[in-house]
Amino acid sequence: MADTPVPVLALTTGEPAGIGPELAVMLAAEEAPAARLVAVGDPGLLAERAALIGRDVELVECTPGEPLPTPRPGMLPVWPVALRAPSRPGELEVANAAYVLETLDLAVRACREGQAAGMVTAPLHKGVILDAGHAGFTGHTEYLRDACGVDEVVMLLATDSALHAGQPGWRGSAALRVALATTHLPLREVSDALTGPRLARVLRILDADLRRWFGVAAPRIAVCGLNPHAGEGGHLGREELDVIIPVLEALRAEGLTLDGPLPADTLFTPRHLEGVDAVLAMYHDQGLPVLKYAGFGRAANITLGLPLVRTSVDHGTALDLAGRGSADPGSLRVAVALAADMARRGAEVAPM
Ligand SMILES: NC(=O)c1ccc[n+]([C@@H]2O[C@H](COP(=O)([O-])OP(=O)(O)OC[C@H]3O[C@@H](n4cnc5c(N)ncnc54)[C@H](O)[C@@H]3O)[C@@H](O)[C@H]2O)c1
Ligand SMILES: N[C@H](C(=O)O)[C@H](O)COP(=O)(O)O
Repeated sequence: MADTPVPVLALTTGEPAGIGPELAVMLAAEEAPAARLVAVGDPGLLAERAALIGRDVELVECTPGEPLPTPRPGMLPVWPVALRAPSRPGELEVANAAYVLETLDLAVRACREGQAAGMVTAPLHKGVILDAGHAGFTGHTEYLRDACGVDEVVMLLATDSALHAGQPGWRGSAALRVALATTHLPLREVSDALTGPRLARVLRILDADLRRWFGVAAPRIAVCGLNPHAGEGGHLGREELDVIIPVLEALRAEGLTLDGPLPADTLFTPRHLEGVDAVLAMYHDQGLPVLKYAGFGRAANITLGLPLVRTSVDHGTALDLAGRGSADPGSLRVAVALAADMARRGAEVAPM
């Protein structure tokens, strides 16, 4: 991957009342040899937040499709999108939901038209987008699925592999990777959403994209059960017997390497993670608390199954911290590095 050019990444700056704009400004001040970032957002907002947190940044407005300025420290090119209403840190404004979605649309277009090699998203606020009338909005993941016209995507969170390097007792693969079979839905709907066809699609995407984007030659995936103790032989729930086990058997026959279903409480222990390339959790709060406990601020969120590279932070809008300059940009750094890596790898293995 050494000779491939430094990829251009579109960085959507997220909910304007949150920490996204200031995190973008913080990254602009750093050396970023892995990627050339172009912020997507309102230049006035970025300038205001930079001043508020006392950071010097030179914002250069550009047009997608036109050459970017020569990189220099402290300079951040911006593909401008106009706020719909003034934004104050920590105060959500329903009118700006359309602004947030427009930044995503612009970044998707830039990726699809080859002006960016991938997109990195700062956090948006799902509630305010729903309040603005975008019924059914559940997050970037599904929005990007629909924008790209694919049927299924998979949310994967991964810790920065360097995090575990010096950790005694760590025996997992280089990074902890946790994918979700279901994402943002009420807990009472999880069981119904866990159908055999869905689980099979998710596992096929996870297997294929571990190979494609992460260079894992023969992925080994550990699959959680849904119920305590993976159902205790049917005494504590039947989803393992009726849905998960038949899907795993069918996919093993296709050549996938799958462990499980395993009790989720002990699956995330060093012995069980040894040699595992990714864990598939059945629902959001089965997998993500473990991942975030292991590496909050040192992990990123990746959407698998898209025809483009998309990574994101492992945290939300943190309205309580917005405008203070105290938010940790660590996860955004990991998300950028990972997107750059994926873009390089993708450019090598298959033109998008
Ligand atoms: N990638 C995304 O777009 C994304 C990811 C997660 C949550 N969200 C959304 O964000 C909104 C708020 O969610 P939440 O309150 O559950 O989670 P949150 O991550 O915004 O906040 C949880 C806690 O973590 C802290 N925190 C978050 N990011 C931090 C950072 N970079 N540095 C230091 N501390 C940080 C916050 O101050 C807060 O105490 C919701 O609408 C949620 O859906 C978006
Ligand atoms: N479930 C993610 C997390 O907890 O970090 C998050 O809400 C992001 O979702 P999208 O990438 O779909 O916005």
